[in-house]
Amino acid sequence: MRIEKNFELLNNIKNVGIVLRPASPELKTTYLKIKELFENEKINVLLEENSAKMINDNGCSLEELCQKVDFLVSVGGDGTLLSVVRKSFNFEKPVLGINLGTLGFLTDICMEQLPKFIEDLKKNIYKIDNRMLIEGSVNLNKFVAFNDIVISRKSISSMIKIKAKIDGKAFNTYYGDGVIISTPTGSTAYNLSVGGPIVYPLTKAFIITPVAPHSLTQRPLVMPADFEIEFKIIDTQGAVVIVDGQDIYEVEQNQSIKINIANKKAKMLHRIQRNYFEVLNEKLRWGN
Ligand SMILES: NC(=O)c1ccc[n+]([C@@H]2O[C@H](COP(=O)([O-])OP(=O)(O)OC[C@H]3O[C@@H](n4cnc5c(N)ncnc54)[C@H](O)[C@@H]3O)[C@@H](O)[C@H]2O)c1
Ligand SMILES: Nc1ncnc2c1ncn2[C@@H]1O[C@H](COP(=O)(O)OP(=O)(O)OP(=O)(O)O)[C@@H](O)[C@H]1O
Repeated sequence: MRIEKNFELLNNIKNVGIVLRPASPELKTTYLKIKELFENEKINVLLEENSAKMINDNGCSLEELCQKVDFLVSVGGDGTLLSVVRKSFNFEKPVLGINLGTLGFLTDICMEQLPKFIEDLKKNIYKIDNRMLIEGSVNLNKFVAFNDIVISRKSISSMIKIKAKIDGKAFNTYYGDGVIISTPTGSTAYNLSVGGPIVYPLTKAFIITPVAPHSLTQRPLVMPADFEIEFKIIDTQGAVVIVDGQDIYEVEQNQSIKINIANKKAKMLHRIQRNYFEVLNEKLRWGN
């Protein structure tokens, strides 16, 4: 039997940082409940400044939060968790997702499970996953993605042509709506919707999946993550690059997007019982 390596533990947890889904002032009651549950266990709670403003409370910047806390808690759905990971990965603080979103595929627990989670946390019963991140650059812009980097046509009325190289060698020309370069974590997001493979989140690989290719031969590709991949826009209209569905960059004709594995990892804090295939089954009806 394969035993998942999980020897990473947080020492003497004293402070936790909370980030709430934006534009959701109704989360105030939930926040106060979370605060009470942690404080009952002598864990101090700090709130991120935008979340604090939203519910008329006191907060500190996410950077300050990351410096002071032992781990972060994202309260919302996948979008909120993606945003928290993307802003905090440099500090290597684990992130726990409490689901108050619609799908919450990346989140780990719901509010009802929080008391038991905290009880287990105090007994060192939890696990921390180190998930790969990808970094990309276009012109002077550098960005990091937890889910995916999507290179997409600018106008819905025309297709886009993109030449791809792996470690400096040409390997494909994509002609269609665009290309998704996904992490294993992102394999269940946009990549899944366009027929890409599901890749176990602790795998180190890129998934390169064409979006609506006008070809009978274009297929999703899984590549070891130590390659550097490069995409050059052939189209006169240029393209857009979308990072985790949250940041967008314009790319002109003949410009390139370079992508490689990031040095840092995203640390995800999970219940010890969390099983990826159960999540797939529960949230995406895998196997039904
Ligand atoms: N047609 C599509 O499926 C499509 C189109 C654009 C973007 N997206 C995805 O949306 C992501 C951003 O998510 P969001 O929640 O901020 O935007 P969003 O609110 O538009 O959500 C897209 C959906 O994808 C789910 N999702 C996000 N990441 C996931 C993951 N790793 N595994 C399984 N499901 C996941 C979300 O819960 C939501 O249901 C992007 O990274 C991209 O992958 C999907
Ligand atoms: N910090 C943020 N900055 C900008 N947009 C954000 C941020 N956090 C969340 N969003 C966006 O707000 C929207 C709703 O947030 P979220 O995804 O957390 O909830 P949801 O859509 O109900 O849940 P799910 O994505 O799990 O279905 C999403 O489109 C997400 O991308």
